[in-house]
Amino acid sequence: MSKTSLDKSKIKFLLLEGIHPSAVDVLAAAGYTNVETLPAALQGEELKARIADVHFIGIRSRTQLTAEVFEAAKKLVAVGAFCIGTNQIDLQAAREKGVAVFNAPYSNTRSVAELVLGEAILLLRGIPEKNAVAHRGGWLKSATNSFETRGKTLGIVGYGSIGSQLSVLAEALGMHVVFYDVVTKLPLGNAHQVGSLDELLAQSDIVTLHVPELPSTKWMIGAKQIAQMKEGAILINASRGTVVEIEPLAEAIKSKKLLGAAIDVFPVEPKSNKEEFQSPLRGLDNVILTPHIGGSTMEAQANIGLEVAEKLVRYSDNGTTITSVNFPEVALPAHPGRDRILHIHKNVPGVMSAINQVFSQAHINVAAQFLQTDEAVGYVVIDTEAGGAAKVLEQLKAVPGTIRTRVLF
Ligand SMILES: NC(=O)C1=CN([C@@H]2O[C@H](COP(=O)(O)OP(=O)(O)OC[C@H]3O[C@@H](n4cnc5c(N)ncnc54)[C@H](O)[C@@H]3O)[C@@H](O)[C@H]2O)C=CC1
Ligand SMILES: O=C(O)C(=O)COP(=O)(O)O
Repeated sequence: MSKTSLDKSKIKFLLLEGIHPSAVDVLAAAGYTNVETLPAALQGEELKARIADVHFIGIRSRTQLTAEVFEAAKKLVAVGAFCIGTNQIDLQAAREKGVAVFNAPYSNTRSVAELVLGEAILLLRGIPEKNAVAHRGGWLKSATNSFETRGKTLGIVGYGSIGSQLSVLAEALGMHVVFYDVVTKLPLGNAHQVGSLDELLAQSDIVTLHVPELPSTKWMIGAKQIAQMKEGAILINASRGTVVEIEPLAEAIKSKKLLGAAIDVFPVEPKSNKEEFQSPLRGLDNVILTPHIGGSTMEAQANIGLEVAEKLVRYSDNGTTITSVNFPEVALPAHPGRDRILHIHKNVPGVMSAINQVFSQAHINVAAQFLQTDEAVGYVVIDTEAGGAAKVLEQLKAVPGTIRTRVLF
């Protein structure tokens, strides 16, 4: 187990939103035992108060880490997003504060793809409606509007990790797959990339959305796009709640323009399981409503816990930022018997020369140095002769442009 200059028992972790215990196990195995876990998200003043004295915070999709929250997070070193999406985090504000953010870009991909495929099968058969009617004592034995998936066209918007995995699964059922993406993507199997969203909407029996929350995806599907879909088509959204306008969707279901929908994410989602879920889609029998559980399987959550906790441990133990979503990526191999200093600074001319001057004037040998920059921030890991780091820490803090610096070990 590696050592850090700050006693590991003093390094505080706060894990919110019921993050899987596998994360706590990874942290404990690495010597980090000061870990508090909470089952729900925090918000507002409570979040600001709780984040003020933690070094690492773990969240999922519900906790909003805004610039204001980062302002309050005086000791924060890194954020672990124990999920795929990072739209709930102001990544730029984090970077400017010297806070690295890590996520789990693949661990729940399969869970989402399976859910969507299952929903497509059920909706094509009108099962949600038949099930709801039976629960009320009715009996809807009929083949009307009931279809096989075989031969139907699945339109995937966003052919990334989830979209492309879904494509393979859907083809195994004999579906035709078309997809639309802003980037030209290598199609898997016999899938075919179309040139515009309009083209996809016009061809697809089922449209499913797998784009991130971005300005370009906001309200991507509204009344106009729904009107372009085939009569009796199906819409599935397990991406983000801001991608689909709910009112026109509800209208389209009521008018039978669309035969069904499955919606997992909403413009406004309850903050906890205790809050009431409100939506114009409630009460529409052939709409599957799920509480943002696309990635919520035991397998995915356990894997996410391991993956993100390991990234936090690597950053805390040796400064590695590989796979960070907002930070220059640096990994320097361990140098036994050396000190290690991390220096995060504004990416402006003169900082590195000032840092190196500090070492040369103090007659301290630099054993290794790894710098990476992006347009705003530079991150350098420096190994020095044993005992050297502590001697220059205050001078390094005074280098103009410094965001934060610390002796790791
Ligand atoms: N419901 C749930 O529980 C979950 C939801 N998600 C959501 O699903 C999203 C997608 O996940 P991944 O497939 O892993 O992401 P990804 O980043 O691998 O793929 C996203 C794809 O969308 C494309 N794209 C971006 N903007 C676009 C636009 N305007 N039009 C068309 N295509 C566009 C990208 O080029 C990329 O190919 C995540 O960002 C997250 O918000 C992810 C996991 C679980
Ligand atoms: O991975 C994602 O982006 C998700 O939307 C899943 O979010 P969750 O961890 O279930 O709150």
